[in-house]
Amino acid sequence: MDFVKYQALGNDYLVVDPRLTGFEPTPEAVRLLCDRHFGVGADGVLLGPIGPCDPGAVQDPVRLRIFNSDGSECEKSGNGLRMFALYLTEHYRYPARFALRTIAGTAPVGVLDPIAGVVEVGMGKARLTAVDEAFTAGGRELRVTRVDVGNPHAVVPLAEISPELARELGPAIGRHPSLPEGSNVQLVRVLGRGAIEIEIWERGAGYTLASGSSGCAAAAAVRTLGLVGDTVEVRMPGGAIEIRIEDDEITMTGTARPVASGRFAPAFRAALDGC
Ligand SMILES: N[C@H](CCC[C@H](N)C(=O)O)C(=O)O
Repeated sequence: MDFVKYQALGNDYLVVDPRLTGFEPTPEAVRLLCDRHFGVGADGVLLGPIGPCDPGAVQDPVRLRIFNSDGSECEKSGNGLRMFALYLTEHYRYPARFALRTIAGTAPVGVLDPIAGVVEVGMGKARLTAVDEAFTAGGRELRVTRVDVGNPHAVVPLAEISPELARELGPAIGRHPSLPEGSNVQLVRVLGRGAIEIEIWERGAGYTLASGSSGCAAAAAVRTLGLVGDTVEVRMPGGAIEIRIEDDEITMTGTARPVASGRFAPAFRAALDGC
């Protein structure tokens, strides 16, 4: 087995396990793997477990690396953490509670229902780097709240949101020269004190149907703006996650599902190795 494909509310990742597949994650190889026409197809790659992985030592976080479909490496992915948690319970017999480690740090995970794929992740604290700041992008005057939840996000509350607007404003904000690291972008419509709807443009992957870290960032931003309470249902085109914020600590709960596992054809494997 060379890869397992998972999806979390329509945000899809390939788990590539270094213990099974000697895959070198060059940007070109990740791009080819994620290409929906010339490769397997995904929004990103979860490479792991890297290093120690022992279900008898759950106090040791299991390390993984996360790549976007454009080949860039990112610090964190909320959906990716849920998918990788399921991978460890399904393929390494991990128990319900353990911890994962990415560039952004350690995240406790809880597989609440392995059959339905319900996973809870401690996403840490949101760091607000700009609150309700005037921002001009795509020829529009916007109000943007920037949030770091381990990776960077720019949250834009609007009265009306749509996939088209996310595809238009996403790159204009996310690749703005004032944000040299780039940013994930969320357009947010507040539905009430306990629910928001978001459209997402991901740094390194473009428009996606769902994003866990985006949901956390959007909920934290509108909570700081006083528009929602501590528990928020975040509705995305691919489905909803629940965000709870207690003492500034964010907990995300949502589903993820395995889709398929497979082998690379020898010629495709050779192309990956040649990247
Ligand atoms: N799909 C991911 C977001 C990946 C973040 C990535 N696009 C970045 O460059 O930070 C999630 O569920 O959180």
